[in-house]
Amino acid sequence: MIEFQNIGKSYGGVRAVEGLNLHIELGELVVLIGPSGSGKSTALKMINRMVDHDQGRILFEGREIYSFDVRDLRRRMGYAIQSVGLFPHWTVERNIATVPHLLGWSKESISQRVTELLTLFDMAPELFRQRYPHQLSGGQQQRVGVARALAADPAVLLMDEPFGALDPVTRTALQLELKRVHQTSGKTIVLVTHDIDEALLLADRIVLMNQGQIVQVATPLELLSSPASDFVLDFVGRSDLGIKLLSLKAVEPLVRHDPAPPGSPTLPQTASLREAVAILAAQGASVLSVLNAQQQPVGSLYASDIFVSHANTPA
Ligand SMILES: Nc1ncnc2c1ncn2[C@@H]1O[C@H](COP(=O)(O)OP(=O)(O)OP(=O)(O)O)[C@@H](O)[C@H]1O
Repeated sequence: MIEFQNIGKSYGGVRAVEGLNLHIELGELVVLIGPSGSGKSTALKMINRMVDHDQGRILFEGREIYSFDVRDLRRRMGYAIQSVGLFPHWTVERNIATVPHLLGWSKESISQRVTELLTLFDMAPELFRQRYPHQLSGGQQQRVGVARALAADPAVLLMDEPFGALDPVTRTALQLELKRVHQTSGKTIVLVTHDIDEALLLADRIVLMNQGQIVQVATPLELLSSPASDFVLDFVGRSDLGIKLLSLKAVEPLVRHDPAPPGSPTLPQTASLREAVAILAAQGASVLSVLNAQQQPVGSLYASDIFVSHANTPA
C-alpha cells in the first residue's frame, strides 16, 4: 500500500531521516514511535507530501508519489494532527465536510456522511452538527478532527499524535474508538505517537525510530518479548516489561471450565491478563469467576495459572 525505499530527508544539510525502508500493507495499522526528534513526523509527512523527501522513492498503491497530483494525493489520505486544526468559523458539519465539499459531493450525501461520522464517534448529530469548534471540549474537537480525516473515505489515514494533550480517560476512549474504526473499516492507518502504551494497544506493527533511522519493526508482542537492543528495552520500559506483556494477553486460553468458588470476584471474558492481575491483587483473591457478555459465568481463572503460563512465555 505504502512503500518507503531507502528514504532520506535533510533540513538545511542536517539529516532528519536516513535509509528508511518500510512496507505498509493494505489495512495495517502501523505506529511510528521514538524519542523526540527521531524523525517520526517527518516520515509521516513525506507520505502525503507535506514534506518532500530528497532521497529514495515512496510508492503509494504501487506508484511513485511524485507522479500524483499533490492535491489528489492528499485527498486520498486523511490527515489528523494533535492541534486538530479545525476552522474556527465553520460549524462541525462544515469542518467535517471539507474534503467531500472540495470533491463536489451533493448536499444530501454530505449531510448523510456527517450524521454517520458523528454517530460513529458517539456525538449526537442533532446536538453537535451546528456547533462551532469553541463550543466543543478538547476531546470532542479531536473526534471531529479524526471524523474530518475520515470524511471522504480515504484509503489511508495519517495521524500525528492525534490524541496528544488529552486527559487520560478521554485519550483511552478515543484510542478504543480508533481501534474499533480500524477493525470495522479495514483502513490503512499510520500513526505517530510518543506513548508506548498507545502503540502497544493499537498497532499491528510498531516502527521504533531513533536519530532518523529505524531501530526495530515488530508486532507489539515481538517488541516486548524480543527487543532488538538495549535501546529498545529502555524505550519500552525495562522495569514494567512483564506488566506490559500481560496487557497483550487474553484471559481466554487460561479459563478453566469449572465454576469458581461462590463469592469470587468477577472478570469479563474479553479482559487482558493485566486486568485479571489487577483485580486479583486489589481483592486479595486467588481465583476469579469469568463472565461472558451476558454476564453469565463461563469458568474460572486461577492466579497460579497466570504466573505459570506467563513465566513459560518465550523471552
Ligand atoms: N521544518 C524543519 N526545519 C528544520 N529542521 C526540522 C524541520 N522539521 C523537523 N526538523 C528536524 O528534523 C528532525 C526530525 O524531526 P521530526 O519532527 O520528524 O521528529 P519527531 O520524531 O516527530 O519529533 P517529536 O516527537 O519531537 O515531534 C529533528 O531534529 C528536527 O529538529
